[in-house]
Amino acid sequence: MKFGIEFVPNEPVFKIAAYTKMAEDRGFEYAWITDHYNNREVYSTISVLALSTNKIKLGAGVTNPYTRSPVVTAASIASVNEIAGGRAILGIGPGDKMTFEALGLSGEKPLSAVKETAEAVRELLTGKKITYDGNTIQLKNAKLDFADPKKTGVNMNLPIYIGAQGPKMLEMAGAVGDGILINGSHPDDFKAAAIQIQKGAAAANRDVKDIDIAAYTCFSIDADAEKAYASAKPVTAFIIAGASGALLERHGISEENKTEIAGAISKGDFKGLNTIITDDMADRFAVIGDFDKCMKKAKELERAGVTQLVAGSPLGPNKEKSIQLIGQIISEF
Ligand SMILES: C[C@H](OP(=O)(O)OC[C@@H](O)[C@@H](O)[C@@H](O)Cn1c2nc(=O)[nH]c(=O)c-2cc2ccc(O)cc21)C(=O)N[C@@H](CCC(=O)N[C@@H](CCC(=O)O)C(=O)O)C(=O)O
Repeated sequence: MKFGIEFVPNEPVFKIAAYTKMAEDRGFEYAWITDHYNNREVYSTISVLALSTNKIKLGAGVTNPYTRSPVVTAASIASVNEIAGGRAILGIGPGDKMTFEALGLSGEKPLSAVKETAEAVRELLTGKKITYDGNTIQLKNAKLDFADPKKTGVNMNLPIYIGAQGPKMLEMAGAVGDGILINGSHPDDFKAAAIQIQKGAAAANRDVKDIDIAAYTCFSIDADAEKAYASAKPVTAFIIAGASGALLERHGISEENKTEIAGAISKGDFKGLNTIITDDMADRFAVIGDFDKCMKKAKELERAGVTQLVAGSPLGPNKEKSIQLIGQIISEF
């Protein structure tokens, strides 16, 4: 199993670059930068990371089909890929519906929009003139002049990963994605996802073994397990509050639990959340604990079919210490 790490660009980019270099030096193979309109811009951030590292792969994790046109997305990831010497990856998902309201975006037809953007970008990255006539995208003789590998010497046929959680999105991802970034931290989530992914891959005549199944986890590690739980629980609260009924049912969390947690969030009662959310609840939506506990969970996820574990926010009470501890897990995995 490979290891990745997620950074939210809500901190100065040079700080994220230092963390990413630390992660590269400790054996992480992927760094994923989230894309929300209210944080620093994802491609600018990845460009700086590209200049500060040598081998770690750098992904938009994940952008969406609504805040940029597919041609701008293709030009952005291709530009970053040239700077990174061919280490860029495009991750694309339907986007966070909550944030779209502020932008007056409807986020409609998410399945079609994500699938068509992935297909159109893949064609644009050939550097050829392309026409694409889809449900949500129309392009006519569009061409990325610089994407021709003969001009840049960089292979622009970069991997495209799909950020997915819902059953139809997972099925589509199985048909279209080189990898799938699944917001989940429990083996049961990946056993359920595998059924949808397999369905989509089979329909597209693909072998699931060729798809990188990435667990995009809420991760919190510290030598003091209690501190790790305290750091993770507020993040798991947001996950539970936004989770679908089917997901909560799979993890034995009632609608009452969800309402109580959402209530505590809206009151800003993060102290109360520490008791409302039990350790077992948190374990359902995050990889949490000391070295041994996190190593054990990582092995369980690998057995459930995960091929890349992405350590996501908060990483733990102290980011640098967490990167070192996960680096130890990587070296002993
Ligand atoms: C749209 C939604 O898909 P989903 O996979 O559950 O999306 C939830 C999240 O994955 C989505 O919000 C992501 O963008 C969240 N996300 C991020 N979102 C961000 O905005 N920024 C990020 O940086 C980010 C990172 C990220 C990393 C991993 C990951 O897994 C998700 C991440 C959904 O409801 N899907 C359903 C229904 C799909 C649907 O609407 N179908 C309609 C429409 C059909 C059509 O599209 O034409 C129909 O069938 O009629 C399903 O998959 O079954």
